[in-house]
Amino acid sequence: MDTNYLDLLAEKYDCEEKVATEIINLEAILNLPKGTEHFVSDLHGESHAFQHVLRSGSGNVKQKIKDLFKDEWSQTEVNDFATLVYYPEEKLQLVNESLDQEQLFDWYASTINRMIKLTSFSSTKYTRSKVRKALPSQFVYIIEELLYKTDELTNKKEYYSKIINRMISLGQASKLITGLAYTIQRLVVDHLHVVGDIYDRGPHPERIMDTLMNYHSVDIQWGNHDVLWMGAFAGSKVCLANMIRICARYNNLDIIEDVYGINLIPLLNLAERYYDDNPAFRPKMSVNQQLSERELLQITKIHQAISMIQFKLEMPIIKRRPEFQMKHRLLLDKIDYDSQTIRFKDKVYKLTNTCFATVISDHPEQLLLEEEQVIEKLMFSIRHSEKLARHMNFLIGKGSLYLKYNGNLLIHGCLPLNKDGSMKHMVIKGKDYSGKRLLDVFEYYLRYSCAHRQETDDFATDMVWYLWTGENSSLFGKKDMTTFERYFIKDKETHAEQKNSYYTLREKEEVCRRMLTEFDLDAEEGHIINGHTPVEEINGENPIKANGKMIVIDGGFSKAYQSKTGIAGYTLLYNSYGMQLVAHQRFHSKEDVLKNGTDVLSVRRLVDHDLRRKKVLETNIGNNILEQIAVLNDLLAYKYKN
Ligand SMILES: O=P(O)(O)OC[C@H]1O[C@](O)(COP(=O)(O)O)[C@@H](O)[C@@H]1O
Ligand SMILES: [Mn+2]
Repeated sequence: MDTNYLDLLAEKYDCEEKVATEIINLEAILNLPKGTEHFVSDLHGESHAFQHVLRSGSGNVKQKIKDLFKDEWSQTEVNDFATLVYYPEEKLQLVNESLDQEQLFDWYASTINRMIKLTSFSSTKYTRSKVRKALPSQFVYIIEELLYKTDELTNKKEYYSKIINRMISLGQASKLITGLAYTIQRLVVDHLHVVGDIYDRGPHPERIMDTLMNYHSVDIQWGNHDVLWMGAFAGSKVCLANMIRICARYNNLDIIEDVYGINLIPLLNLAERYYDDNPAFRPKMSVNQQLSERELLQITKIHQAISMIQFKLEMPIIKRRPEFQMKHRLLLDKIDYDSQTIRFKDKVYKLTNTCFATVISDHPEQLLLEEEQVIEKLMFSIRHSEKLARHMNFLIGKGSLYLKYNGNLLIHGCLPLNKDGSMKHMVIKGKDYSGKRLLDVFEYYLRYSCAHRQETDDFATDMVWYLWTGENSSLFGKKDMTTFERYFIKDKETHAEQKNSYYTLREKEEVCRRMLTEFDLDAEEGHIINGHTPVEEINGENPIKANGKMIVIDGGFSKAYQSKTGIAGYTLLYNSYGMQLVAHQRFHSKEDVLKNGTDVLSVRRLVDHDLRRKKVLETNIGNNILEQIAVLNDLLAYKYKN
């Protein structure tokens, strides 16, 4: 061990007793049960449903309430109390309005007692110091007194009730209850994994990002939609065009304009000039969204303008990057603009709903000067959006393309495979990559591009677009993205997006074991956790595959996909006893939960059950602690024992 390092450490641990105390502390933590991990994926901007899943710990809060009070309480009382823990501010408001002063004081007293009991019950897996960090800081001293009661039956009984009564009479009760509710939420889940796709389709990805940024412990495995936004942030014009196209398609342009402050006026002016109404480009809307005729027309025009810019921008990239092998995706030059047909896969198709007013038929990839200016201005806005930078930097910092965590492999899309189950290869800059190494090189370019945002047409930036749409991308996992066909060709056959063999082969245990081994994980113990493809439970598809080795948790948080899945999202919980998959029913609204006390019905399914409780020692954190202990032992020997 480097003695300079030990000398530095000795400044913090400046006597033998301090080192010994820390070693004992860390060793004790190793023997605590492993904390609960919570996995979510494919949130797609659905911030309300996500908030509910997070606040309820996918049913964990209610489970704790039931375990603790099951003999004393009715189901209604359980529901009522759970609602208070999920949404303390709103629930307190309702209680306040329904009780008189005296009733309210009684209610506060009993509720504080119950909250303290539940906090204590939820904190049994943690050290006191960790619990302290989870407590509302302004009340730490008082809550600790109440949590770690001594001598309650004899000398101190009155003392404890005095504390609570004074808190109430001093007008602090609701703040204390609110603080404890958030503490409980935090204690029931130790760590959150977001297995990709925070962005696109739904209305509030930014609220999800803000929530994640304030969350106590989280990591993110990027999804293809997240990477699209990162690509725009990193300077990719084609990613930027795609991102705006999707927002227009789902009537979410206010995310771009109001939330991230990107000026859409130049794009609107272009759109007004060249485009008209077009049924293929009207935005998809949920039932509660409403637009005036004028707004609808405006979005339809913007949608066309940005789509055409996107199609044009794809062409030079395909041409300058032969290793992407995407020549067959050069489409604008296969169009006969007089007859409005396209020669495509040896067939000629009639094009419908076309909007080619800005296309120069001999040079279809060429942007008009106005289009060029629009994209430049959009890029300028993106570069200067402080909020976008904050969110993207967080995504980059907390995220990765895949993650090995406590023996499991977390990955949004797939590991690209050939039909025979072997890993798909890709040659990048003359070198051959496959499997884990391919993903590592993808991640390298993505990070490079984000770190060099001023470079817009370099290899790394083009690679980010490839991750969104390329055949070998572990995030896309399909052969071609048929956006053009779905807008302009009627024949549905051309719309199909052929999935990588991974999606059939992942049903096989032996294939999953091989993939775990590829990532140096123990195939016996590990699982692969995927998002990305909505599990069609409605058609009998099982999210738990390959004898439990593969778990797919895209259950359709995205409203647009719920008719496909039949449910409203899966989440996964992994506590010290094993893994449980939770299937959520549709979340209507917070108001609904508050009014009716009814939670979203969620059904739990066992994935794995360990007879022996897993300890921190057997986790990633356990490994880190072991390393810290080794260093402290070195310090002890070097500084204090010779
Ligand atoms: O349903 P939409 O909005 O047309 O999007 C379809 C596109 O989204 C994708 O499915 C990718 O999004 P997902 O990661 O959510 O599957 C593409 O393969 C497809 O072209
Ligand atoms: Mn996805």
